[in-house]
Parts: sequence; C-alpha cells; structure tokens
Amino acid sequence: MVARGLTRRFGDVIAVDNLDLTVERAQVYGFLGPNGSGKSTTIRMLCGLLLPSSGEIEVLGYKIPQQAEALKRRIGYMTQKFSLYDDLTVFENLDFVAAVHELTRANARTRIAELLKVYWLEELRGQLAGTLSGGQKQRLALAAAVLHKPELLLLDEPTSAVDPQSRREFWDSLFALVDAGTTILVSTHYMDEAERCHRLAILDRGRLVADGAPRELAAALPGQALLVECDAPRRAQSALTGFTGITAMAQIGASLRVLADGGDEQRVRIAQHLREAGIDAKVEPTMANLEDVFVAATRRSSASGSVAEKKS
Ligand SMILES: Nc1ncnc2c1ncn2[C@@H]1O[C@H](COP(=O)(O)OP(=O)(O)OP(=O)(O)O)[C@@H](O)[C@H]1O
Repeated sequence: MVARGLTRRFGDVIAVDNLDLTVERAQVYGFLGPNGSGKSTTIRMLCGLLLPSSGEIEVLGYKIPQQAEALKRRIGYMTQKFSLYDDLTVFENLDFVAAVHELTRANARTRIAELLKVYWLEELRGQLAGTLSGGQKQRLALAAAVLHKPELLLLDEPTSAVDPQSRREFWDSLFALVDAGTTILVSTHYMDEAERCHRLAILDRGRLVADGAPRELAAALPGQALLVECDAPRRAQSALTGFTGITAMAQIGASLRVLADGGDEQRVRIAQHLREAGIDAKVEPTMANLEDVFVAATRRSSASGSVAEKKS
C-alpha cells in the first residue's frame, strides 16, 4: 500500500495533512495518535470509504478511489463500534455476512464452522450477539471481518472496549492472520499495542510526525530519557518545570521520568538544579520507550505548528 500527499479537509479543518505512507505486505502497521489526530479519517480513505481532498493511494495494486469497489472485496474492516446485529445470534450474524459476500451455502457452513473454532465462539453460536461480553463481541466482529479471507484488514481502534487479557488474545489472533499472509492496519491509543506493530506511524493533528519500527523510533529519539529518583518526585517535578531543554515530565510511581534535550551535561545540570532546590535526587539515563517517542514527536510538532501559526 502506498499513499502520497494524502489530504482530507472537512470545511476549515485539515483532518489529514499531506501524508506519505508505505505499508509492506504481511505486516502489522499501526497508527498511533491522540484523539482527533486523523487516524480514522486516514483508514477510511485507504479503504475507499471516504474521498481524499487530494493525494494518491494505491492498495493491493488498485488505484483508490477509482477502483474502490474492486478493492472492497479483498479487504476487511472493523471499527471500535460493534457493527453487527445485536438481535441475531453469533451464527446468524456470520451467516448474514457470508450471504453478503455471496458464499455458497456449503462454503458458508464450512467457513463459519472454521471461524467459530478459531475465535472460540463454538459454545456461543446460539447466543444473541447483544448479550455477549466486550471481548466476545470483538472476537465475533473479527470473525466477520475475515470471513471472506481478505488480504488486507483495517482495524480502527478495535480493542478500545475490552480488558487487557482479551486485548492480548485479540493480538494473538492478529499475528496468526499475519502468519497466513494478511496485511493489517490498526489504529490504537495503547502504547503496548503500538509496541507490537512491525511498523508504526505517529500522527498528530493530521500530520505524520514519526514513522518506523518501534525499536528504531526509540533508538532514534533525539535527546535522552532520564529517571529522577528521590523522596519527593512531585517537588522535583515542580522544581524542574520551565527548566530549559526539558521536553516532558511524568511521575511513574515513586520516580520522575524526564525527557530532556542534549547529552550528559544536561543530565548533570538537572541534578545540580535539583540539589540547589534542596532536593536530594539521583538522575540516571534510562532506555527510551515508545511513550517517550510519542511525547517527543507530538511536542516537536506542536512547537513547529505554533511557529508556523506565528509566521502566517
Ligand atoms: N465527517 C466529518 N466531518 C467533519 N469533521 C470531521 C469528520 N470526520 C472527522 N472530522 C474531524 O477530523 C479530525 C480528525 O478526526 P479522526 O476521527 O480522523 O481522528 P482520530 O485520530 O481517529 O480520533 P479518535 O482517536 O478520537 O477516533 C477531527 O478534528 C474531527 O473532528
């Protein structure tokens, strides 16, 4: 999948701003971004549900939106909102989806039996979908989305309504699909899910602010992540507020995680500043994680956005 200069405006709002993306086959490609950053709008354009204002998209060899109808037969789409019928049973929902995809009766029965087994739905086959738990609904929705064996699966925040155990099981199912050759595009708010993607695009206010493999992104983080250990992390945080070269701070349990520009001299300056404020603290470098990458990328983008706004 390749997108170049992908842009979508809604009136004055630029929901997606000049996005360039390349997604290889049989990978999980993630979109990570805050609310309103353009994840859903991007996914909807990539699967031909929404027209771009400008830009070019090619998915599985089809030009989108011109050949969107042909593409639709080869993709599956699942959103955070449960979009099946509450008053049909698990089996009836899958049977309905099989009819939409025009499977023969015999093929539908074989495929549904397979899906009920793979997604642990056999015992629930006669239960009304509306009475399923969040995790069960999501397994049913995934079964429905892959019923026609799509080559590409687009998932828009599929795990936002389920517990951590169900999320883990859901991701196991995604990797099983990838092993079978499916390409998966998934948007998420969760850092642990983002870490599991082969590659990741970080969006902020419609713009691509970073992309790459999660580990590469963490390794390429400009500046450094520091851990401040002391008796009074809240006091340390307020002492460091406004300190030049600090991008972000967050209290993690009894310590303070600091994202700072520069190298070791900056770490020493921070330790010195805390000492002068009467706080006895150990300031040590720590491994950057994806949350650091996310915070640094979105802060950088806000800073450049405000410069652009001032200029205009
Ligand atoms: N149909 C629409 N009409 C007008 N504005 C829209 C429409 N769809 C999206 N937007 C706007 O476009 C921007 C991006 O929204 P989008 O839903 O793509 O973000 P998102 O990253 O998926 O957010 P969330 O995580 O909250 O789902 C927002 O400012 C939103 O209000």
